[in-house]
Amino acid sequence: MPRKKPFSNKQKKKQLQVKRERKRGDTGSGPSSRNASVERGGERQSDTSDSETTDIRRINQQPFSREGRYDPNRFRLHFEKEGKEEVEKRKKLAREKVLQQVSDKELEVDINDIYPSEKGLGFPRRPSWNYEMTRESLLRKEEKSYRDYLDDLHSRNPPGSLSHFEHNLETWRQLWRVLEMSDVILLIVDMRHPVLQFPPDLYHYITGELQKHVVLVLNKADLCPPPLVIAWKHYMASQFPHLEIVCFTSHRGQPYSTVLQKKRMRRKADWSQAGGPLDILKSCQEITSGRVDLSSWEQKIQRDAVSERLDGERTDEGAESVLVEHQSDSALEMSSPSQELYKDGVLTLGCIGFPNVGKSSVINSLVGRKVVSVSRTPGHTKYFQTYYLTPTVKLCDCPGLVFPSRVNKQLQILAGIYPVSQLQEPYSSVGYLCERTPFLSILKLKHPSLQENERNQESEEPSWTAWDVCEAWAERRGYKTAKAARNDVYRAANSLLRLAIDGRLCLCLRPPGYSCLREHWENHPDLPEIMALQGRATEEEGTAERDDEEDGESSTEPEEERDRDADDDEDGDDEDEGFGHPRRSDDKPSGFTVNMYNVLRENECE
Ligand SMILES: Nc1nc2c(ncn2[C@@H]2O[C@H](COP(=O)(O)OP(=O)(O)OP(=O)(O)O)[C@@H](O)[C@H]2O)c(=O)[nH]1
Repeated sequence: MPRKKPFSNKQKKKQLQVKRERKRGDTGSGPSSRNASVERGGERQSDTSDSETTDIRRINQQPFSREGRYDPNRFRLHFEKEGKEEVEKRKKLAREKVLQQVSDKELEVDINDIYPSEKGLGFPRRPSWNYEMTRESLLRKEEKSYRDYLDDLHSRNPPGSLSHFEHNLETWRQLWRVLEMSDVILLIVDMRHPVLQFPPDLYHYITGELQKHVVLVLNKADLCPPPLVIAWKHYMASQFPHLEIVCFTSHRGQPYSTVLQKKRMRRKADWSQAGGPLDILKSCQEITSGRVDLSSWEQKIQRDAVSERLDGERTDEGAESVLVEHQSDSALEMSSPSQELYKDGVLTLGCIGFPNVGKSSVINSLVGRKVVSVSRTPGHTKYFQTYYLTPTVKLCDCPGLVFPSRVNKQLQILAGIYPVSQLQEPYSSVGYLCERTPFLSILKLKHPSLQENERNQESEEPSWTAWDVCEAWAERRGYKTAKAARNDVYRAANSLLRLAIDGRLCLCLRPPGYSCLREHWENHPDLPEIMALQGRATEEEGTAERDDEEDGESSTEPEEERDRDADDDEDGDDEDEGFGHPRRSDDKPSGFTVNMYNVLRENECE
């Protein structure tokens, strides 16, 4: 009998996809059948870009579309394709460059370095239009205006100096529409690095030209040490005085639990546990100052709090239904930019932000249950939709948008804008991460140059490259290539990046001057408030955490092999098993995790 060939999950997935396409009558020759490119262990598989625009890489390709039906690929991410040479150069560097821990100062980031004002790092605006124009002429005008915008951007920024940014005009159109129809904008950013995802031009456009208010939602506050949360809040307020700023977490008091993860216990994601909805309401009350009746929202929050106390946990079954409005294309194209504020006595809140910052999670948290699909794959939200939170409050979810900036691409990837499984070269981002986190003490890796069972007797630790880290992680996790059963470094690199994006190997950037003022932030009077928001109750526990951190100890779990390997959605069972940050039933949401910012505990990698 012939030997059975190893068959990876990925291959299996692909096979099923082809089968499904065949069933639907898709011959595989149309544009929709292209699959996103994947590079594994140096060999490059098929690339997906359309032939007419070879310099653009289309990401998150969906398996099919049919004539006359909704095209799921219309809003996928479009990023500029990197040259093969550039990719190879970075890969070589990842093999050769010895990793050096950067100084604390280098973790500090000034927003003016990310979005320098003189570089024209704006975003495409919708050109003016009127009702005399035909639909076609409007679309043509928008395309022309978009091309002019790109030309201007490239003329001011030399090749290679810009970050990845969205090249899909369809997605920018969605932003235009959401900005037009919203009364107040919830601009959502990831608390770990808010300045990467806060384009000043957008802020000035909304507060200046549109004369609307922006509530900056510093989301994922659970992933950031409390003093840093306060420092970022103050920094953003000092830079952008017209902002209302709210700290938020959809994962309040839900630390990772290794034991649970290993047992793969299932638990429903609990959207009613969020920290921050009341603060968003207060900001909106301040902004609307009585022009909209928000009492129904206030009552909803009170009702939710009561049922939360009574039931401990609310179930979806008893929850109120939420009216969802799907927007048609014509509504997108011919809407008036100057829509009346608080139309029909309804406050419309537009949730915008980069991919993966947690827009959909914020919406679910405000509603108190899942109404929007959540995924760790960036670009998951494709088409904007509106939801009535109460009869006078409407929420609008927008696809994630990557604005052009001067941020380093490796850092950008760690901030979660790129689907990890579709990266051309993940190693340099791993290097960037390792130079900024105590990865050795966290991951407890053994250098690949040391033989099996060999301990490093010399006092000096061998030097590490990014490639070594990936090899050692592959060895530790048992990632092997299907053909030659060698360490699968590509998979290991992906796994490390996912740990970072999910906040388990957590990289938090800091505002300028943070190191000098550290003591000030660590003794700030707002600390208890932030800790309560994060779901961390006692100060003693907080202190314990800081002490542990200094010891280089760490907590969290290695990724569970099967459900960590794909950029899969969290809407299915997986969310509850892994990335939904499960808690034990006896695990009250009050406790501080032991040093959650550092990640893996020694015994958890065994
Ligand atoms: N730790 C933590 N993770 C969060 C929080 N909010 C969202 N996430 C995670 O972040 C990832 C992205 O969440 P989404 O709500 O899908 O983000 P999005 O901005 O709608 O993403 P796109 O659809 O790509 O635009 C998911 O893995 C969430 O579980 C939070 O408050 N804390």
